[in-house]
Amino acid sequence: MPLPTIPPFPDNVPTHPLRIIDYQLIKAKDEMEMESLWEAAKSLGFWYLKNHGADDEVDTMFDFSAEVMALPLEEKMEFTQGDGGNSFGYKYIGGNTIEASGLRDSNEFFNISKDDAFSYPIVTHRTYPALINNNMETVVAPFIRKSLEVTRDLVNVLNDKLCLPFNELGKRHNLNELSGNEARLIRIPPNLSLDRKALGHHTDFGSISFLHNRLGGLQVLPPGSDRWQYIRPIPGHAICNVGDALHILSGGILRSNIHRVLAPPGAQSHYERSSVVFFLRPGNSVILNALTEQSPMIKKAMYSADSEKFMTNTTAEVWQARRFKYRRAVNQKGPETWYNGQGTEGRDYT
Ligand SMILES: O=C(O)CCC(=O)C(=O)O
Ligand SMILES: [Fe+2]
Repeated sequence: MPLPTIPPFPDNVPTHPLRIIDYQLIKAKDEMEMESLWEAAKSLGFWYLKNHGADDEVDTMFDFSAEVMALPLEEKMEFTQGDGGNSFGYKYIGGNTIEASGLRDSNEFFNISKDDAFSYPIVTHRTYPALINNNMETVVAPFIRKSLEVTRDLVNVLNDKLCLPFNELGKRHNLNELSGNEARLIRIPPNLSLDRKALGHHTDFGSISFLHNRLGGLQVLPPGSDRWQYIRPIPGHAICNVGDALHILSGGILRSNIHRVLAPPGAQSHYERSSVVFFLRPGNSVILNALTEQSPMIKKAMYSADSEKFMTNTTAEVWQARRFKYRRAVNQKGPETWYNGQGTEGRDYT
């Protein structure tokens, strides 16, 4: 389907530049490119990824997302995530809180588990609407397969840069183990007020996020700054970022940076905003502790770190369930519920 003509991202809003990493060079083990990825992952924890080879799968997912979101609300509501900390399924608008005050989000999303996509028609975690089932093998699984290839290659580079033994991070992302790996389709309705936080500030739960944006709205709060800055969408460039799991496993060397999504800026605000993401997350049983015994570099980083923060003694599964559960609006009893759902942000923001 041809892309709708959308107004350009405005030039008069604060943006944050990102390094551009060329995936083909990463695959070719180009030293300079691997070094650039390493720098990006340590400094802001966000970078653009070009030549990722997933354009066709991503375009198909955008078309598919429009169809999924157009399903009647009653049908989507039959497949909600529930309130117990499960990630897979539908989140309705206002389903989550975005601040300690209890303010609600303004986006809807559908999370589709990699395990369910790959085992289809066998149900591993949960069921989905017929429209998703009918596209599981032709649309969802191919996108997830490509995304896994890309994100796992990035993880392997970071593994070596962290002086970890061969495949130490790779084995924590074993595809034969059940995990929180998922594709997410997000929709933000048009004409939200421009300062409206559609998706509240957060760090991602897992290892690497592989995000595809067409409209603006994503913002990062750069380290040491109190000024939110937009990430400008660039056609064909994915936005990748490090999540909590890699931040913890690396003893804080890799950065899981806080980000949020506002209504698209400028004339783009009149358009519905869709995004497509794949979240690479560790296997469910992986303990989120810094890998101090496996890497002298991580051990050294821990001397100066608040080491308790990097020894959670919690599995990836429990970490993720906690974060989801305490963001659910129906579970909010007060500001403490919000704080119980915090990740590795370190400080609070509004
Ligand atoms: O839609 C976006 O641009 C970002 C979404 C995001 O941060 C998330 O789903 O974790
Ligand atoms: Fe995110």
